[in-house]
Amino acid sequence: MLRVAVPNKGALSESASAILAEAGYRKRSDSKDLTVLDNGNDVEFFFLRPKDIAIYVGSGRLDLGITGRDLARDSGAQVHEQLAMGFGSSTFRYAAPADQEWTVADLAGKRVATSYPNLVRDDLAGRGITADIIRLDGAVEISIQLGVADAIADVVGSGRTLRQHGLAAFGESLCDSEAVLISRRDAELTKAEKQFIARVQGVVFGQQYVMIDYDCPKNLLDQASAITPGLESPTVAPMADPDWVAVRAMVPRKDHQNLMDELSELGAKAILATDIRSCRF
Ligand SMILES: Nc1ncnc2c1ncn2[C@@H]1O[C@H](COP(=O)(O)OP(=O)(O)OP(=O)(O)O)[C@@H](O)[C@H]1O
Ligand SMILES: O=P(O)(O)OC[C@H]1O[C@H](OP(=O)(O)OP(=O)(O)O)[C@H](O)[C@@H]1O
Ligand SMILES: [Mg+2]
Repeated sequence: MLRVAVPNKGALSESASAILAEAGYRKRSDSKDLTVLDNGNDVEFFFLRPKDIAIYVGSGRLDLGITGRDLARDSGAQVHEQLAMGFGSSTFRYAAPADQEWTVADLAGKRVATSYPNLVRDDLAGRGITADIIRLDGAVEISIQLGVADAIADVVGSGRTLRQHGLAAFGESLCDSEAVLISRRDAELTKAEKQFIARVQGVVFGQQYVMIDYDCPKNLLDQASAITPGLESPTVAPMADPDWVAVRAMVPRKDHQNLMDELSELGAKAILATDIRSCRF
């Protein structure tokens, strides 16, 4: 039976569970459950702290897991990223009080609070900077005003938490993160693991595209196909009126409203966009 780790709470938990449900796997009935046995798919899910997931997968105790790229990197576990899942994106930044200009070099000899000590240690070591790393479990943005640190290194989503505490990010991102599906590094994937990854990938890719259908005057088909080239090429079907064709193509979700405007301006009619729930390429 395949053993898969899923975040039990926090920023990644809800979307991870929603994707697995869409991929046809059994949901947990209670948010306190730590395991779910999905006999129909021969998978057991383990609901764990996102920070711990790479450790379980890297040690080979669990086969696959969903966690944040930043958490996986900080853990130092021997894991390989099989799939970027398109949610939970964040950057990992140094920050300090906004009333002063900081550069990364200014961190030398300072106290830097973080919940990701290995990520920070590696980054500073790579720059030849020695600083005192203060390891905290969370709410790191408050540590400067409480006097335990001079600067911080933390996850930035919207940037709201930094602003609320009068902090400004500086230096480049140490890690551009999102939720990732991981396996053990250097382990060859089993058939069951490959199938699980393909199913999850089918949902993730499906969410990144929409299907566009429209009616197109035959003489405009080349121009319309250039707007919606599809993955291979658009599907073109005859219509009862010999001067028109029905066209169908997948387009990136983020572009689809613009593309619909372009098709409309060109002269296409009955332009429809529909969600893709799952796919295999
Ligand atoms: N806006 C955000 N705020 C916090 N984490 C985010 C955000 N967006 C994405 N993430 C990602 O979520 C993951 C952190 O998850 P979570 O906050 O659940 O863990 P944690 O902070 O270790 O746990 P806890 O908050 O329960 O102590 C990281 O990969 C982080 O990059
Ligand atoms: O840029 P923002 O959108 O404001 O989000 C970033 C904040 O969210 C996370 O905290 P979380 O809620 O996980 O609490 P924690 O600090 O206790 O981990 C992260 O550690 C930052 O504090
Ligand atoms: Mg957190």
